Amino acid sequence: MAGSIRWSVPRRSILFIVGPFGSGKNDPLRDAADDGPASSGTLALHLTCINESSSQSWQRGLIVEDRVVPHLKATSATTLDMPKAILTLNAGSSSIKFALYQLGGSTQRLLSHGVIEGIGGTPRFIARAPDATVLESYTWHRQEGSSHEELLQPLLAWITAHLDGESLTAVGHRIVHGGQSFHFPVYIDHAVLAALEKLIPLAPLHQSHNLAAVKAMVHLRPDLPQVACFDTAFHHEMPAVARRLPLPRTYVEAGMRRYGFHGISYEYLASRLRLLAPTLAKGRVIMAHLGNGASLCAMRHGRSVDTTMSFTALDGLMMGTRPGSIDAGAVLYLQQTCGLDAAAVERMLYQESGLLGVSGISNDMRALLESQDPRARDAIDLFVYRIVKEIGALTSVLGGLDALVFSAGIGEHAAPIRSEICDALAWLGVECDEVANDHHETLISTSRSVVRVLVIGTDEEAMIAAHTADLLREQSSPRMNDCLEDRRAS
Ligand SMILES: Nc1ncnc2c1ncn2[C@@H]1O[C@H](COP(=O)(O)OP(=O)(O)O)[C@@H](O)[C@H]1O
Ligand SMILES: CC(=O)OP(=O)(O)O
Ligand SMILES: [Mg+2]
Repeated sequence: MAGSIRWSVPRRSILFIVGPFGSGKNDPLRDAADDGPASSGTLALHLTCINESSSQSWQRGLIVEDRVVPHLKATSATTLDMPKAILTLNAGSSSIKFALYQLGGSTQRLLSHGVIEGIGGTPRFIARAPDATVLESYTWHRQEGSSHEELLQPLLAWITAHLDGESLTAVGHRIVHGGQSFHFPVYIDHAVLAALEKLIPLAPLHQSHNLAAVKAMVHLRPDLPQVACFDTAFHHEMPAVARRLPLPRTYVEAGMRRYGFHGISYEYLASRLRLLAPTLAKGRVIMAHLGNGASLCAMRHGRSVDTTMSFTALDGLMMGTRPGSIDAGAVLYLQQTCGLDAAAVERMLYQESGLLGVSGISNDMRALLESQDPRARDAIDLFVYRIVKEIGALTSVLGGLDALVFSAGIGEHAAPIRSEICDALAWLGVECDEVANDHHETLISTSRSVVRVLVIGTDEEAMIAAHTADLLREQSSPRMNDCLEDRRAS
């Protein structure tokens, strides 16, 4: 056999290796024994070399069995005591973020994290240690259209090779839309997957990719329980008036309501604020998750009382490629007068608007901040304006403001954007400490500021791992192969 071959045998399944005499059927077993013993998982195996015509190769099989089985039995015994690890996946349209955690008694310890970006173009893989040192990075050859499954396979191989004695025990996913039914993390089985697939039109930029990662993992590791954690869940208990859309009742009753997103991030930020400033955390707080997708969440006692995203992740703030709130009449005009069909409108609203559309340059705030092009300035001005306007609205909802928290890519790293937002909120008593802001300190407001302004790094992966671990501890996982078997049956 030439070149490098990656293969995996799903638990409780039988792999037949067939091929002519001398083709190397025994080599993988010898390799497993000599060079590449399993670094995780339980490998228990009964070797039977079936070859009726050649006693020579039968004997060769026995030799392999003699050598391999004792080795594997030793591995098998030790894996029972192996520490367990959880993989988290946050699969977006062009990237898959992952993190690996060791599961402790009541906590999780980060082992490594990273991202595959550029999916659909030239995918790049980077894995880092907890201190952000690069462990591995490589770029695939241009593979237009590489699927999540094709890219998850090498990711899984890397993870398996880098598990330091831990055995992978579950996968936790960020699922953007949980719809009306899912308010808590759940194990994913066939019924859950089918229900989540129905929500794809409500989050076309995210849901299908989230679920592609689930399906890829079902295929690659049907033995692993998979857990769905929902972006919408944190907002589930918003007051009814904040949830309602002013549409005819029949549509509202059919599930058309404001859901809100970035909830995994907000839940994490609320927990961090409770640790950093417990009294403030009970007060009137606006969290600003400013990433490629962007939203605000108004919180009281650490709970969501309103948020800028709505039925879909198109509402609210201007974003990297999405316009945020837009007159519904403009959408009708695009279709009825400009002649765009639904797919073209969807593409425009999800992928061609926002910072990218206004600037005509980029959806990356870094590029816009560096650019001298006046269109970049237009985009930044509008981005800031819409945030300030929505903060005003949510401050009214809260009846005042005690703290403003910046987070996500732009919120954590773009000091000039934070500064401009704070300046525009001077009427609320916000005063930014420019030095602290430039240094990205946690508290960036002056001691005179009526509103405390903080920068808190979000960590959706930590939240997903915590929920996955909680579920593993609280409920035994469903039969691992349910999802796959249901699919085969259907
Ligand atoms: N140093 C930086 N300065 C300004 N903006 C930054 C910086 N680093 C990241 N960003 C912005 O953060 C955005 C991505 O944020 P992120 O939270 O990672 O988004 P997502 O998770 O939605 O992909 C990028 O598009 C970029 O505009
Ligand atoms: C919901 C959403 O917009 O997510 P993201 O910021 O990851 O695009
Ligand atoms: Mg994000």
